[in-house]
Amino acid sequence: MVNHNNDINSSSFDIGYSTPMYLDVVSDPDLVDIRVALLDPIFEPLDPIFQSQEEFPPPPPPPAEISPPPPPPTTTTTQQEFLPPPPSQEDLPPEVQQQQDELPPPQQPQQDLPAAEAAWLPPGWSIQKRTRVNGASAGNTDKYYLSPEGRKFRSRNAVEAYLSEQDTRVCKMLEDERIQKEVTNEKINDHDETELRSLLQTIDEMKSQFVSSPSIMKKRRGRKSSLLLRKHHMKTRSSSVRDTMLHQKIEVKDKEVWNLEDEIVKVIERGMALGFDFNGRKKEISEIIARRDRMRRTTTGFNGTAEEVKKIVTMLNEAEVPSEDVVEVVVSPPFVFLTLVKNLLRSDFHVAAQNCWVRKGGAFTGEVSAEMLVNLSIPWVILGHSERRALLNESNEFVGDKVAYALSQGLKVIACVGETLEQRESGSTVAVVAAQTKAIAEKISNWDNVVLAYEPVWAIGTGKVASPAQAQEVHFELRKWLKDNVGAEVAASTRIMYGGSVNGGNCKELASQPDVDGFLVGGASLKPEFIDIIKSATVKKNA
Ligand SMILES: O=C(CO)COP(=O)(O)O
Repeated sequence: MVNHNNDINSSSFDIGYSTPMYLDVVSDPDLVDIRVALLDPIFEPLDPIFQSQEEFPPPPPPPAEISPPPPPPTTTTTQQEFLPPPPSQEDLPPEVQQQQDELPPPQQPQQDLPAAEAAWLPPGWSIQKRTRVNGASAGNTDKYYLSPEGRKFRSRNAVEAYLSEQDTRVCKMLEDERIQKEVTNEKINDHDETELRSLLQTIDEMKSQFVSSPSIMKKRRGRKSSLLLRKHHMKTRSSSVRDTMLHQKIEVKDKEVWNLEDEIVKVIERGMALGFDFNGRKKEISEIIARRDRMRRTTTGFNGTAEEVKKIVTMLNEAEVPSEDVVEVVVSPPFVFLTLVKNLLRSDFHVAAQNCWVRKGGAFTGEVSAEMLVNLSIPWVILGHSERRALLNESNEFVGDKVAYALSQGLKVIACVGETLEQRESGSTVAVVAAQTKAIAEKISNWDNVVLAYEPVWAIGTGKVASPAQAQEVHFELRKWLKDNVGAEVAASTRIMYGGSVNGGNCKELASQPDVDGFLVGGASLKPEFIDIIKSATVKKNA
């Protein structure tokens, strides 16, 4: 194990990334659209079968009578979305009713009843008929029901069973007992338990609001409402949920609707943390949530109040943490709160800006130069955060220039690197972080005042933390890269922090990894568990 400026860990928190401030966003009508744009896709991939019927063309009139079978050999597909609304059982001829209840065996010749056959299927499903061309049963027609995801079913009973399974899946997300059980099994710590309690309460409220989804539909001016369709779907298919839902009647006001969506996302996030599979679409959903989260973070900075900031600083000031020779704590609020935090914060903690301009200050309206930070005695700056790289198109070279200029002005730099999920999955993690580090290394000659922060983009704000082994592997590779390309001494002395869903529960194991020298903490830095994270710096010291 290398000795790198040893025993000093560096932690920081970004006040802008706060849960309390996030709740503020909910009450800010100007920001509602942003969240909606990001939230909508979450529901669609989850349940492709719940597509809005309102989007489909108006249905043609129902056929007056049963039509003859199509001439063989052919394959016909009947798209449910172009069919008339479901006729009631009483409206159908007896043969059709019988057919809906019990499908004939495949060998039996079959009549083509597009409307009646498909009417009971949810939107997006289709019926495919294949007429046999060979063998003793040539001329017979087989019927298949195709789900929107391409799954094939031979009978209505099989389709019904599948749909009811889907309903159950949706309901499970709302089942507090299940979440409670899962969490208890995980032997959660105190903080999680408090969080859980409030989550359970939220879910209860959510369940009642769910019932009022038809009114949500109207208020959304033509936008699709998956909630409504879920309810619609449950109404026709899932008896237990339907019964629970239908017995509740609660008025939902506009604002609560947005809260409701937020709460559902929270449940999804929680579910992810607990290992729910979400019908095999976990990855897809976590990407959507991460995207939404990044957006949320950029907006939350505008919503924090001085009061909230003061509360966090008070929490930090009162905390009993290891001394500065064990852990170095750096607090990084948005620019507007920098002086406030600096003035209120205990003297053994330091402050960092979340960004600064790439070179000498001048006519760059809205930017804050390194010189200004130095003038205000702000010692640290975070540069190259993935949100800035992704949302503001900061290239590796631009970040390298920023790091060089900030250092030249006497600032200490926390330089962030990290790969996206796609990059990880394509096996290019090390190449990506090496290129990001190289762009910095090319611009600087002295690493004394640089701390690297490895923040895998897929782990930031998603609740999906890199495993200790994953973090260690990349930290090791980064250190090796420094050794091979900059020098053994720099590799040994440069601290490499990990960032991405660090919390009170996972910090100790992460901190015990040989090449993890500290944390860059977002969400958890605003909660009391941040103190536990700071304390985890002693893990290596005591080992
Ligand atoms: O981006 C981060 C800190 O800058 C990490 O955020 P989280 O700890 O909320 O994942």
